[in-house]
Amino acid sequence: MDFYRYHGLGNDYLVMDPNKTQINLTPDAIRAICTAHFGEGSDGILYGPFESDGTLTFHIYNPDGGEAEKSGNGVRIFTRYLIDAGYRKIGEPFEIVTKGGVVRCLVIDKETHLQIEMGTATFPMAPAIEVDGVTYQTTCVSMGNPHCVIPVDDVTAELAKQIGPQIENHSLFPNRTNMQILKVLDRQNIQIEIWERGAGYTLASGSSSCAAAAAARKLGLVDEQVTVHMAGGTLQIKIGDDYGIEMIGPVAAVSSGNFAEEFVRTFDQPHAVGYLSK
Ligand SMILES: N[C@@H](CCC[C@H](N)C(=O)O)C(=O)O
Repeated sequence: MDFYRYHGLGNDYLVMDPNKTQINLTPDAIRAICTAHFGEGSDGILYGPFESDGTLTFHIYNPDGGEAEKSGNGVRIFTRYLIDAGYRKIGEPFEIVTKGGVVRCLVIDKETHLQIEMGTATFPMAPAIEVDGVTYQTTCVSMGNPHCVIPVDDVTAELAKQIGPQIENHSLFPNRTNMQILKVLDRQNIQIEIWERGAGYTLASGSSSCAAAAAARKLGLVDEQVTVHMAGGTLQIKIGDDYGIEMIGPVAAVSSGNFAEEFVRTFDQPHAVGYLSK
């Protein structure tokens, strides 16, 4: 098979395994594949596994053709693929090296309970940022990939879509950023809407959940265990005293398939079919 489709709470990825497909994943090819209507459509591509000297790694590609350092749903989905494809076993912990650091994975139930130690959250800055005449107080968080968390009174998809592109591309973030608008519901529950770097509005994001929970903890607004409510569903996040973050959530398998030869031929003609990031 050329691809295996999974989603984590509506954040959907295609897993492509270099041991099973020979497609050259150029940025144009990634944009073509991820573009809805013209291609398969997805929130990104997970390309791997690559294993040497006991190190297991994979690539996380955004729909705009760029590569992300880390992804929470991406790690859970890739972990599920490793189980499904027989590379790893349920109940046996293992490590994956991402460009954003090492993550530790344990599958208790491959559909409902994938447990990931996501690394330590750090807080590089907390600038006030003006968008459309409104000044937002932010807490920036690195989970290995960059996040900008913004507490607001009303968490809506409309607001995320309105300010997300401007925050993503703000001059404070030369490498661009993911953005979350955040409402603390109580000390164990937060609600977020997400604008992802290189992907746009998504229904859920694992690293965004970790970043938002870490920011809320840093602000003294939540306890150690937090349920993150998103448009696509909920994730359980544990924030240690040292801001080491653990995430527990589900993964659903959807389909697998092969790309048509005529579609693969269009990867060299990016202007032929309007490959735009959504
Ligand atoms: N959906 C992911 C995040 C994917 C990477 C992100 N767009 C980035 O560029 O950092 C998640 O679940 O964490």
